[in-house]
Amino acid sequence: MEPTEATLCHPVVDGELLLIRKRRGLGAGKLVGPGGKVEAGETVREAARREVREEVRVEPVGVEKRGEFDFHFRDGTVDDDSMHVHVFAAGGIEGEPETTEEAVPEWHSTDAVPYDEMWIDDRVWLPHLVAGETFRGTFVLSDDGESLVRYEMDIGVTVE
Ligand SMILES: Nc1nc2c([nH]c(=O)n2[C@H]2C[C@H](O)[C@@H](COP(=O)(O)OP(=O)(O)OP(=O)(O)O)O2)c(=O)[nH]1
Repeated sequence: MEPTEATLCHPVVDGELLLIRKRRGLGAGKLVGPGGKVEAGETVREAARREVREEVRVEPVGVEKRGEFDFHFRDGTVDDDSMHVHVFAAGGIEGEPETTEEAVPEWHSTDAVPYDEMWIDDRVWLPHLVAGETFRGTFVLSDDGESLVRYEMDIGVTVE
C-alpha cells in the first residue's frame, strides 16, 4: 500500500512561526503547521497553499519547498497511517489568521517553539526548517505516537 501524500506549510514571519492547534484529524489537539492530505488533481504545492487558506484563512506568500519525510507508526512498514509529507516554508502571509472549524492559529517565537505540544519528531526536523535548511528523513513512531522509535535524516538535500 502506498503512503498517503500530505503537506505541511510553515509561515515564518519576523522571527515568529505561525502554528495551528489542530481541532480534528490526525494529530488533533497538537500544535502543528498548517497542512493536510493532497487531493486528486492538485500538485503538492497547491495542496500546501490550499490547506493554509482552509485552516487559518490567510494566503501564504514566498512558499518554498524545504523537505520531505516519511512518517510511520509501529514497525516502519507502510501501513494505513503512513504519510509521505512534503514540507514547505512561507516567508509571509496575506491577511490575518482566523480560527476555523479545523484549527486555532497561534504565533510562537522561533526561539521558543513549544515542542512538547507537537509531534515528537518535529523537534528533530523543524529547527532545520527555521534555520533555512532542507532535509529528507524517515520517522518511526510508537503505536500511541508518543515516542520516537527510530529516525534517519539528511540535511542540505536537493528538493524539487
Ligand atoms: N508536524 C507533523 N505533522 C505531521 C506528522 N505526520 C503527519 O502526517 N503530519 C501531518 C501531515 C498532514 O498535515 C497531517 C495529516 O493530514 P490530516 O489528517 O490533517 O489531513 P486533512 O486535513 O486533509 O484531513 P481530513 O480533513 O481530510 O481528514 O498531519 C508529523 O510527524 N509531524
